[in-house]
Amino acid sequence: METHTTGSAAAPLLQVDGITLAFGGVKALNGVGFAVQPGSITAVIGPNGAGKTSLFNTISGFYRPNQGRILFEGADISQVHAPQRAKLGLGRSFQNIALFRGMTVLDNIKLGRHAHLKTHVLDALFYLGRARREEAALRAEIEERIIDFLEIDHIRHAPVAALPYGLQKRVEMARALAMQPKVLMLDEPVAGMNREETEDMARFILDVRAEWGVTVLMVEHDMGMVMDLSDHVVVLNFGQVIAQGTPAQVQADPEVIRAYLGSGDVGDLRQRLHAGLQGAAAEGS
Ligand SMILES: Nc1ncnc2c1ncn2[C@@H]1O[C@H](COP(=O)(O)OP(=O)(O)OP(=O)(O)O)[C@@H](O)[C@H]1O
Repeated sequence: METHTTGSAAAPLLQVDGITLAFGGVKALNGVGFAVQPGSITAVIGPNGAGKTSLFNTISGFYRPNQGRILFEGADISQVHAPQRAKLGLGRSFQNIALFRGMTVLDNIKLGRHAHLKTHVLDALFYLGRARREEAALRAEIEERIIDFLEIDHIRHAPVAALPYGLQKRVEMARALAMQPKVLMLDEPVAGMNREETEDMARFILDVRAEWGVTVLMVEHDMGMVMDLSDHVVVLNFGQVIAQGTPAQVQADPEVIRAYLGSGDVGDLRQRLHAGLQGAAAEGS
């Protein structure tokens, strides 16, 4: 798969700056910092319990950090609530699929748009007639583009609960895209998928960036996919960034190898890591 490089001179679209998050005495995140460049695919990896989900929840605004800031398009959004962050352009999927299982695929996608609906009373009063029809038409057009793009036309009227897991994950991505995010945050997009489903999802992630110009930030355990797709990889262990850089840089980093495989001879560990990074992730957890 082709790797896309981004200019290092561009201002970051998203910046995580010195984030510390504690649950009681446990520091889930400890001084975490990294930047997401516009147009990049950035992956956060790390053994189980490293802090990846806590980090995603902090960026989305579900958790308030004890220290540090989140900057989006240069503005400090640390005090902005989760729904407003979604409106600003931080769209996300969840590790455990968070769809309305009894509803159809299309209805789930339509709900993704609710972050953009006008809910203020005054807005609603003036939000009549032509403007309303135009927005409804525009929304329908976007939904159709997403359905077409993710190849889910044939299941648009199917209840989500009736779909195989891989397709449910695709519907979740569709719903996140319906929010027209600038950064699409994917929490373990290929977890539980078979090889074919994983390859499909990898292709969609690349196409989302290429065709929709969406920046991608993902948490993922599948190392093969992370290394194939990502421009920038951030490695967490025990709540701290232990390495970051290109896939080649982090794969060669002794700290990363130790985090995944435990202590031992780095040369030997590196060989094992290259032989089966994905198995190593499970082993290291
Ligand atoms: N709500 C919570 N309350 C208390 N401790 C928590 C909470 N959420 C996470 N933790 C702790 O914070 C640390 C980081 O957990 P987190 O779920 O962020 O890791 P992770 O890298 O996402 O793990 P996994 O790969 O298993 O999803 C762990 O020690 C975990 O036990």
